[in-house]
Amino acid sequence: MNNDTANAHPPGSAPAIELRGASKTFRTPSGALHTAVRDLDLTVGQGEFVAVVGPTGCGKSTTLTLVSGLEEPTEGEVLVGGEPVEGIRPEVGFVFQQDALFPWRTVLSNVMAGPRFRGEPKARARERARDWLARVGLAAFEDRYPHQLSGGQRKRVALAQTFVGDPAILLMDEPFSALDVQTRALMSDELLELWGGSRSEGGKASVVFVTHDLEEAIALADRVVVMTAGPATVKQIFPIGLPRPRKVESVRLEPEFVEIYREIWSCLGEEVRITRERGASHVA
Ligand SMILES: Nc1ncnc2c1ncn2[C@@H]1O[C@H](COP(=O)(O)OP(=O)(O)OP(=O)(O)O)[C@@H](O)[C@H]1O
Repeated sequence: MNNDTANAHPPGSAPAIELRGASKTFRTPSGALHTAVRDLDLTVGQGEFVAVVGPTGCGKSTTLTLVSGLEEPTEGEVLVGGEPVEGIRPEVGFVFQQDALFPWRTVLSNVMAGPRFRGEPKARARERARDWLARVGLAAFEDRYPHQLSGGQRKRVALAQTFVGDPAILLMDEPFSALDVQTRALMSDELLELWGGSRSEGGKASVVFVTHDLEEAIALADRVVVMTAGPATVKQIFPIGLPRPRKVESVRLEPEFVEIYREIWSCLGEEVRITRERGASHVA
């Protein structure tokens, strides 16, 4: 692709994220080449919530690292807001399976750390951190240390820590997979609520959410992207027409949910089978 296509959008109207023919090949410790992502095309609109599912090891996390700027594509282009990604950008927030809380800092200090690092005055950073802690229901926990929190509470701190940075783009890699089923459902609902009012000037962050849980993907997303067995490329994209606001526990009982689940599962199941036959040790 050339630069003419990259600049095809009028100012301010570019999609939040575009991957165009993106491939990523790693050199493994033995010196062999391993292609994790191949010829991947994906566009995420402004304020859109996209969930990505695919067999284990197919290249979902690698796709996120390309968007984050942590890795460069070997071929193709990755654009954020219409501009090629060159390194980590301040408007991109991350939430991973493992949270990144500083164990020696209190909850409040953890949430303030990002804004302080970006040069925000202490009083303002504290005020905004407190606001986000209140939104995640942890106002009474600001003096606690991370080891004094439950898994769900730690995850809430991680969400506050991310949203306080006012991310235009939110990359989430199996953020709730270590939680029990009930906490997970609760966190999904909270995420949808936070996402709804996530930007300081109004509007919503654009989200790419990687998960092994198809129910979670459908309950959360505007579109579910099914990846092929590795190397990852987009196999099929399913729009999710379920009305918002959604509550994950009730939305999954809707007939429309069950129908789309079946459809996506059969698409995904084929890729999982291919991965299994190749000898993967566990599957999505
Ligand atoms: N830095 C690296 N060097 C070499 N190979 C890598 C590197 N990072 C990832 N890979 C390989 O690329 C492939 C895709 O990995 P990736 O983590 O993107 O998959 P995934 O779909 O997120 O997996 P899972 O669902 O199990 O989390 C895997 O085979 C992995 O071993």
